[in-house]
Amino acid sequence: MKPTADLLAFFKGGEDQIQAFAQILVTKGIERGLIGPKEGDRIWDRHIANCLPVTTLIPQGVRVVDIGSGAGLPGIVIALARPDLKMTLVEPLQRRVDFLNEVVIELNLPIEVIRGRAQTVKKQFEVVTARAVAPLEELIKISWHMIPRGGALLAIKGASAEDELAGTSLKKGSTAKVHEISLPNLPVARVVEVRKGA
Ligand SMILES: C[S@@+](CC[C@H](N)C(=O)[O-])C[C@H]1O[C@@H](n2cnc3c(N)ncnc32)[C@H](O)[C@@H]1O
Repeated sequence: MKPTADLLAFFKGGEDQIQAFAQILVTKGIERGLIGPKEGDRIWDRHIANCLPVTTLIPQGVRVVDIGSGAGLPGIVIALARPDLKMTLVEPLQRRVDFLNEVVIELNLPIEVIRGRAQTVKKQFEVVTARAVAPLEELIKISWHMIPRGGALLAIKGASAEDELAGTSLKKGSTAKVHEISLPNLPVARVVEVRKGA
């Protein structure tokens, strides 16, 4: 499957790299079981497109960590769409870490890859992202120590984002909201922002 011009327009200067990443996902990613065999045809519209709306919520030049990055979603996509960011990927499973390191080398990306669970990471990042890693309350628990005051967790969620947020206990002093983001010719996406009080 080929990307639409609208999708490629999010990767100004990085068009070749995002296409190379998509190609790696549908070849090595599927061969190694990191992406389901049926996902090959949907890599652009279902996966890469789903990782883009969150980029509109991230301030310029900040440190971002993507926890549970798996095959690099959304972390690699964010890094390619927003080369101004300092991106780190956190992933506990060695074979996924090996894949991420290969992608980083092959595409020559300035991305740090940390093997481990989010709970064990000692650094801080203004923004934590996550997609399909855990329920919101669990995401807050495992990432809160990484977020400085004023920083935020941005969790890419589906249609039930509002319900999930309503059923989540927030940490004292934090605020949360659901962003419904409509980018040109992309499906509406929902991102839950949980911000640590300044
Ligand atoms: C369903 S996959 C989603 C991968 C990717 N984010 C995506 O959207 O395709 C969940 C990932 O979270 C990772 N994971 C699970 N628990 C974690 C934790 N405590 N800290 C960091 N990553 C974790 C798993 O190893 C796995 O790669």
